[in-house]
Amino acid sequence: MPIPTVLSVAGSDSSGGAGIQADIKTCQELGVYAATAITAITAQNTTGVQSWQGLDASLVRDQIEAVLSDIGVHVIKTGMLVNADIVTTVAELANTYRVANIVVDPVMASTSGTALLSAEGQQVLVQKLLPLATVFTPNLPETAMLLNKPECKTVAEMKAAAVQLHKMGPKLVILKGGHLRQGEAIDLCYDGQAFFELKAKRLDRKHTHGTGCTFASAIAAELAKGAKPIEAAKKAKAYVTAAISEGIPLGAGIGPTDHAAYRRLGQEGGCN
Ligand SMILES: Nc1ncnc2c1ncn2[C@@H]1O[C@H](COP(=O)(O)OP(=O)(O)OP(=O)(O)O)[C@@H](O)[C@H]1O
Ligand SMILES: Cc1ncc(COP(=O)(O)O)c(N)n1
Repeated sequence: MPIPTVLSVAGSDSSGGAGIQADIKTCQELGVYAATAITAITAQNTTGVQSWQGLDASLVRDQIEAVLSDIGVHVIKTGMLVNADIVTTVAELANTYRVANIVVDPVMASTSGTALLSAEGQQVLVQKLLPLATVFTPNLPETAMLLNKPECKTVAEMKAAAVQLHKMGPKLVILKGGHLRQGEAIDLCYDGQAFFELKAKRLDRKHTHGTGCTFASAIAAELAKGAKPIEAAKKAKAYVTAAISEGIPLGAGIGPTDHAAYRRLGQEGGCN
């Protein structure tokens, strides 16, 4: 493969701020070629998800195989996976084609509360996909659901949760602290040996639609360029912080972030 490539397996967001659209924009901005396998079409905007339909797992399989058997990729990044059949398909093909790195963003629900992964899909994600993951990026509500525990409210609680999540098999857990709502925006990394905190100033911004997708695809893009997971995470944190700092006031609700902000502002727009 002459250039770094990422395959995003995710849902389409008609408003362009999250899902496949966020992933393509992020990869493009970071100098990485993005291929896609679409799992669902959502009709959504800045106020919420109006309706959506998942694609048949066989069509998702065909998309992934079309890409992996021809172009090949350095990294698979997953977002909305809809159900157990699609999760199983991704895990099987990642194994068959020996994909070097997998970034799993366990998209379970939209910010507005629409479920985007079935309960059975969540179980199969834990059983089949997490053991293959290089990086796993749950947010606090997703962590609470996966561990069947109340949502973490402190960094100490996040540390205990990260240890439990790591036992599910991913090499690096990054527990995102965007939902802590106070103090710095801290994402806690744990690789089974040590903790590392990605810190940025908490920005008082309304337009944060798709921040989780954007962060995970920036990690995937940096891995595709050859970065180690923790270095990829640091760069992705700077990228998403810049994107949030320049959030775009589109629509009546929670608008998208600016995927081009990091290129314009560089490290100054990000964190340290
Ligand atoms: N107000 C904020 N200021 C700075 N960084 C933030 C803010 N909100 C979220 N982040 C950062 O954005 C990234 C995504 O985190 P978050 O916890 O919001 O994920 P998420 O819930 O999956 O995202 P989404 O809003 O797309 O569902 C993390 O790096 C987080 O720290
Ligand atoms: C297709 C798709 N994938 C992921 C999200 C999560 O993003 P958010 O939590 O910002 O709504 C979404 N809304 N839509």
